[in-house]
Amino acid sequence: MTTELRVLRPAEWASWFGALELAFGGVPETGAERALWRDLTEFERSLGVWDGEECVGTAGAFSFRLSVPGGALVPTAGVTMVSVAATYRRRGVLTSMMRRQLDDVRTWGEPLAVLTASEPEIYGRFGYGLAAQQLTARIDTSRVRIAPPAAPEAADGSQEVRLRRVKPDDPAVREACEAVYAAQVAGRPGMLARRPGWERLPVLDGGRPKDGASPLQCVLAERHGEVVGFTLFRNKPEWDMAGPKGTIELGDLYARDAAAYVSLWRFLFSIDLTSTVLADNRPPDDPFQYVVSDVRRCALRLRDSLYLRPVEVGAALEARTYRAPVDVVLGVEDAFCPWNEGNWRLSGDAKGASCERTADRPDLTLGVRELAAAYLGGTSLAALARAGRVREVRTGALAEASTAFGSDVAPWLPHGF
Ligand SMILES: CC(=O)SCCNC(=O)CCNC(=O)[C@H](O)C(C)(C)COP(=O)(O)OP(=O)(O)OC[C@H]1O[C@@H](n2cnc3c(N)ncnc32)[C@H](O)[C@@H]1OP(=O)(O)O
Repeated sequence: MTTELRVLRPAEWASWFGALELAFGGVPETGAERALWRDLTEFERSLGVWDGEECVGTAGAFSFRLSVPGGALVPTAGVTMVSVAATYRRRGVLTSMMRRQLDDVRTWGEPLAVLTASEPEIYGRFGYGLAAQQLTARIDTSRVRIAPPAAPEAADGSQEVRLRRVKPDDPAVREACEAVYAAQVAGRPGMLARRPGWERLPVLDGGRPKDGASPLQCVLAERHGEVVGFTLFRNKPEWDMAGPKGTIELGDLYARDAAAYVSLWRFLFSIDLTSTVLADNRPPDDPFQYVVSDVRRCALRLRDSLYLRPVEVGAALEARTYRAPVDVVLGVEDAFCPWNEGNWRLSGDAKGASCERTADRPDLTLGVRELAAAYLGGTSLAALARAGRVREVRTGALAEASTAFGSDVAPWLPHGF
């Protein structure tokens, strides 16, 4: 096979993106979607594999900043648009792109890479571990009520929240919604600080058929004229012999405080002629679970979401803080990025951390995938040890590290990329 792997040139984008669409089944994106993805493509960070004129492999790496425990926003490669032509599969094209990409990410000085996987089995071999899950819910709103024990108060003591329907793509609305989103980022590991342009993603309509659902609708929660929350959703009307049974398909819902948050959920539950709220990507610890009258009829389910890879173990572990004081030597195995292999002394607490190479014996040994899984606090090292994936060498080290790596707020990635 005579193929060439090279950095994407702007003139090649249409063939490159076309190859990606074909690898994902051949349904072309709409014009608006294509335009957005072209605008967002970072050419110098994208790779193509070419056989003559034919593009047979694609991979990109957005320059994100990822929120980690403690609130730091860490430069992170957002691995995306990975594909190999169906006629070139299982010949190592993906492996060659992952090799080049991780070497590049290291050169760019970004300690982390993240992705969402079309299939969970693909990326473990390259050192990616499951770092965050997403909660899905199908809520029977004909039976379930929002029933907070008491009306929550806002920080200023007032309770009044006014809901206002607005046009989702109005620039002033987008700006206000982005500000609400941005205020959440540091407080939840796994969220991405969006670069300019990404605010178009949640409202991208694209002209694609909605399977009977309405165009995107937006409702703001305001207090004293200030936007304190918003929701984006579609309404899919449906009727049968018994009457109306429409579905609210929830896109986004963010709020700055509990009063606004509860008001928005209450609104979604109360829309006439609907009896279901469908939410396919909520944080695993989304508080709506704690204000519903019947959690069983919410049909909650977890699924894999964000995969993470520590590209530079030392820098990655220093970038976050730790819930409790920790001083352990981690023996890290990393066959794909051997510069991470070896023993690292991690000393840290809630204020900060240092992580340096050491000649000391390890207290815990683990693969880089396990470190990845624990990194954002979404998977406990103790649970991984019970699965045989982390080994304790010094008694007590596992409990110490497992407590320290935990996060009070579940990591969550709000949207794909
Ligand atoms: C972040 C994202 O963009 S996720 C999107 C990923 N892309 C897709 O799913 C689009 C459709 N699929 C494809 O384009 C391709 O099948 C890819 C990209 C998943 C794999 O590309 P290939 O060039 O065939 O992979 P490559 O030959 O390098 O395989 C490397 C190893 O991964 C394994 N592998 C590759 N794809 C898969 C898969 N889908 N499931 C399980 N194992 C896989 C191979 O068997 C091989 O294993 P080995 O090292 O034990 O021999």
